[in-house]
Amino acid sequence: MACSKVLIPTSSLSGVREKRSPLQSEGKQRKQQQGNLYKRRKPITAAESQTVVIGLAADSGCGKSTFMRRLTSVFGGTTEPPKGGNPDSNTLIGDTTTVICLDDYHSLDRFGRKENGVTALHPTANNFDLMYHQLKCLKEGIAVEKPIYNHLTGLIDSPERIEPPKILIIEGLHPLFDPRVRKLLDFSIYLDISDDVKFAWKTQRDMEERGHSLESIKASIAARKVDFDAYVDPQKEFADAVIQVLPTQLIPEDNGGKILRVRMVMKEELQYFEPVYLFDEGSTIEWIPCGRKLTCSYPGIKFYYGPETYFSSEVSVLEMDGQFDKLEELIYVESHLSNTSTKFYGEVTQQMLRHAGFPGSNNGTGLFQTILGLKIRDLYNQIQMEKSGKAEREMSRAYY
Ligand SMILES: Nc1ncnc2c1ncn2[C@@H]1O[C@H](COP(=O)(O)OP(=O)(O)OP(=O)(O)O)[C@@H](O)[C@H]1O
Ligand SMILES: O=C(CO)[C@H](O)[C@H](O)COP(=O)(O)O
Repeated sequence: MACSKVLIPTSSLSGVREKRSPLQSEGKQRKQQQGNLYKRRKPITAAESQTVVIGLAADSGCGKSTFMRRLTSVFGGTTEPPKGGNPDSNTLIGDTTTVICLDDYHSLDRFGRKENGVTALHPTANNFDLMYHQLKCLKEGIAVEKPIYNHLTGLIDSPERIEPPKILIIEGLHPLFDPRVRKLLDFSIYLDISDDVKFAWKTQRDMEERGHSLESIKASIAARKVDFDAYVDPQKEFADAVIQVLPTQLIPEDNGGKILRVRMVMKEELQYFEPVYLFDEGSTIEWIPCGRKLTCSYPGIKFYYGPETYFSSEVSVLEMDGQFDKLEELIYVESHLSNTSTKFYGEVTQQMLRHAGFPGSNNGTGLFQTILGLKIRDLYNQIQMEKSGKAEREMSRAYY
């Protein structure tokens, strides 16, 4: 398992302050400056160059790609498959982010799985040792040669080179399955889509876009269910944030998957993440914002916020049931939310309007995905600030 070492140019250390005694003579100062310059050329250590790693877990067809588009757009620019590489690559590269799909760590290809009678969700169909080793390399600033699972052919293609990015996002079925991989994550998200909604999304996509029959979609969901319950669903316990997507409670007995009740479960006491709150932190609040400032048609919109326990963790939950009629009026809701990690007033609304055409833009799925994108940007900035403070301290120790 070869990795090639990547050295981070020392120019990234610009801004290091130099301490100088007022009693030093000019000659001494010059000598010391030359010495400092020499020291500054030393490559920074692996710990300082560490990539921030984010995990996004969900079953197939549960909105990971849509979430990725919202998340990566927070960092600006576009993301594209590696230039000149395999056209069937699952990787997306931007200036700040690289998204890799954990399907690339399938150890059994489509034919191998059929022969062995296992689904792609089963651990025996995945190479967790390689996943761990390569993610560890990337986190430490070392490039890797990652395999590619080709969804068109069902085969494992020859590997592609992945350079360590500033932010690495690993998305797929199992980012939280292996405890060694979990430890490498700086933040993790689980998309928990209820069976009814998953069925509605999957049938819409697979029938309209892929020409599958209703029967074959039902059979595929049923065939995966046992392994989903055993190996994918339990990961939500370990996630720092969970987005739960449920049928609405505003219309009794509705399970059509059109109007959604979406809950964002946010762990308390994380080092770089402060949960978003509505009105008053720690209180329990129900809010119907419909009226003069927010247009709502039937069945309306209802928010809930409050503390809860999720598995054995203390969490805050923000919930939205219903959908927006006029997306620009979201600013009214945004102005009642705090800790959203925006850089300016109205940034959540701006982001939502920018991607108004993405699925879920008129409901809590889009809203909470957007907020988590902004929170991840903030987490990244906090980690950078801490690292540059540490590097500065190490530098000044090296001078004296
Ligand atoms: N928030 C949403 N609201 C409504 N539909 C959605 C939402 N998110 C995703 N969908 C629909 O679900 C389908 C799957 O979405 P997406 O491709 O983002 O999922 P995925 O997890 O990346 O799937 P896969 O792993 O199979 O590639 C799409 O057809 C999309 O329109
Ligand atoms: O659960 C999945 C994650 O995307 C896929 O079904 C799995 O990767 C196998 O892919 P394919 O069905 O193309 O062989």
